[in-house]
Amino acid sequence: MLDAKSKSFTTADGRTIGPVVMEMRNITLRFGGVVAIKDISFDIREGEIRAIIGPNGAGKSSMLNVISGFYNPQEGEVIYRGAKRPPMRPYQVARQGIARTFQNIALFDGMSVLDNIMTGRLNHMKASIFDQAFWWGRAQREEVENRRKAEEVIDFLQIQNIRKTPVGRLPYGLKKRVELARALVAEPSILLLDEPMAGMNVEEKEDMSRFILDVNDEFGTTIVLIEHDMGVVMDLSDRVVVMDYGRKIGDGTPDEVRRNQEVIDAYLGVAHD
Ligand SMILES: Nc1ncnc2c1ncn2[C@@H]1O[C@H](COP(=O)(O)OP(=O)(O)OP(=O)(O)O)[C@@H](O)[C@H]1O
Repeated sequence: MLDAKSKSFTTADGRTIGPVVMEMRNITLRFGGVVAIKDISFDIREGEIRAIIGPNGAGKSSMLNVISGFYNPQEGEVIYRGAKRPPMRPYQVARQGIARTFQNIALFDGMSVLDNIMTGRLNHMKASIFDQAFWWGRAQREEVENRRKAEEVIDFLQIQNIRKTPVGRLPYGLKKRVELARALVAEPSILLLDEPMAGMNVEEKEDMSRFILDVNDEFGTTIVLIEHDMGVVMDLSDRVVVMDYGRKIGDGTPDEVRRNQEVIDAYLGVAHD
């Protein structure tokens, strides 16, 4: 399935996957004596749904945190749109069009759904504090545009009826959807999802799967996700990276990964939560 880096190709189910947009080259990340990621390389293509799977402690979240700029690896390079990315702070990475959700929901419980979603527009706000204080020109136009985008995402994710509700009062599945909305209003080109279905019941998982596919389809957003539910991963993803003890032990289409003996031994064949 792998093609030349700059080429697009069509998958068996008729989806078009674009050129490589991000490359992780020989990434090593250590926390003191713990090697969370050992010399891992893989790429992410424009418009694909790319999963990172592996048992607990394999290094998946660490890898997502390298992509989002939360951790800068001791070794290796992140190549983004053809250029080596220098060490960056997460907000700088966010400005490059990379948004994320978190394993443990990170929303403001006391604030309404709408206000939480609006915080995702911070990267789009350019008006000065002075402009904002007096509601002048630029600030006014920005506010209108930010509201328009927030309402569009609210409609898209079908959460109109809870837009005024404080997030703290929502059931878990809906909170996860609000978190997705907050990431989406940033209009990311790459969306990082850290266990988007964790703690959800079957129905909530089905809803979330559908929304992830719709986001990818409707906005062309490239999606990188970590997920423990193998059924979900295999159904959703175009390609899967498999990690174990910080190493990469598999990389390919869901079918290729399913047939990989090392993956079967390390992950698929053992019980996990
Ligand atoms: N901030 C940190 N400080 C020290 N060690 C860390 C830190 N973050 C992760 N680690 C260690 O790095 C290794 C990989 O952890 P990581 O959370 O990336 O794995 P994971 O595959 O996401 O696990 P899980 O599925 O349980 O979330 C583990 O041994 C973990 O204890």
